[in-house]
Amino acid sequence: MNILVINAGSSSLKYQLYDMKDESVLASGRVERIGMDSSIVTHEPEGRPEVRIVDEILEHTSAIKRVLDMLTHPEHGVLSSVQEIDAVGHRVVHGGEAFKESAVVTPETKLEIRKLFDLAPLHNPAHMMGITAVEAVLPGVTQAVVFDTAFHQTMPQQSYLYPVPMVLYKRHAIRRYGFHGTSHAYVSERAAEVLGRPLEELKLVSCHIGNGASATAILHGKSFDTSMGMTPLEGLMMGTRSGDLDPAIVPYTMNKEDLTLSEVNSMLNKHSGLLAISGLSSDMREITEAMFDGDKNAKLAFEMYAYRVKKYIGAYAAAMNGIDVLLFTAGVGENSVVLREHVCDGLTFLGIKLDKELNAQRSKEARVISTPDSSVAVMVVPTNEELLIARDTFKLARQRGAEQA
Ligand SMILES: Nc1ncnc2c1ncn2[C@@H]1O[C@H](COP(=O)(O)OP(=O)(O)O)[C@@H](O)[C@H]1O
Ligand SMILES: CC(=O)OP(=O)(O)O
Ligand SMILES: [Mg+2]
Repeated sequence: MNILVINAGSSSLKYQLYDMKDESVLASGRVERIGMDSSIVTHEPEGRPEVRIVDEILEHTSAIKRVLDMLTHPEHGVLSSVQEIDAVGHRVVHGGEAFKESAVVTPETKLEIRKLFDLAPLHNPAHMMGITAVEAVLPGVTQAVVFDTAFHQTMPQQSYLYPVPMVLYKRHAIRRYGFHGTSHAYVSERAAEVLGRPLEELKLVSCHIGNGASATAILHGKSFDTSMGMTPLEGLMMGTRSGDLDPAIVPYTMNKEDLTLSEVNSMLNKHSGLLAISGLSSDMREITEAMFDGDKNAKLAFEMYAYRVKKYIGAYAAAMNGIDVLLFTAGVGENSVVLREHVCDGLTFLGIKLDKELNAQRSKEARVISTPDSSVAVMVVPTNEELLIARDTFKLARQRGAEQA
């Protein structure tokens, strides 16, 4: 069975095509700058050179059409026809309380995802565009949705409730949901595998640090607490998102700067974080380069970012009465040697001792980067949200096939 996995963002769409016989990737790629003057399609058929095309792609349906053209292209393709795609799996960031696990796309599923647009404004509308684009281009194909929030549905009430009037939870489901769950689930399982220890016996702190960033306390294999909240804005400092701040800043700023609700929302989601403090970029690579070139604001942005990760590690170690494994994953977590060094510096009181040489080694494999006498295993575990999405989609498509047979 061939499964196409799609992670649709507002201006980009990433894809991976899996052959579930052996979970091999047949092709992967991305369409970037959708709706802008020159969109870029990058397509990589496994084992063959990458193909890059610059073209005008105005919306998601055209982007999906482009992906299917690439997958069936006489020269760069890996399929002889789109009929060979058996099911499509989508990443959906917000599943609210409606979705505790992955689901097949139906009119009801779509309605629920739509209801959550306000709660994940950078993500859910884009995912829905991906789903409807696939419906238009591959009518009748089984589609599944895999939610970032699902893994965190095990959190106890003390973790997920906010200390505000209960009526807000009852009426509007205002609570912590948490995100990047597919990633936190994947990397915690991989870490236990690599360590050769049962996940159920471990206390892990997983730091998914990419464009969005979140830390999760994983106790006995289940999410116990996580830094993102009702929306993906809370918690760690991010590329363009503020993370934690005093909620009083919101009405105060609206008043002083004469901002509307949507303006203050946009300020916190799109114009804060690394970008705001550095005044330079939301991209950690550029921040790090500028810092090494002596840029003071970039240095401050970097230090604030690392410091906030460190604080969450301490908080979650306290929450679980200990920590056995500290995990780094996603774009920054997997690649930034200097960020990991900064975060781990000064955590010896928790038993965290980083091996600087192991930390500096470049590898795509899950690995331990702490010293042999560190009581906490510090690890880098490359995430693979797409593989988990493919597995869930495969399971749901098979169930659906069996029901229809
Ligand atoms: N070598 C590196 N050093 C520092 N940061 C890096 C490196 N490689 C990638 N990144 C950062 O990773 C972030 C993107 O992470 P990623 O997990 O790919 O994000 P997303 O999936 O949310 O788009 C960017 O800030 C990018 O600068
Ligand atoms: C939930 C979230 O922040 O996702 P991303 O890191 O892909 O922006
Ligand atoms: Mg991501």
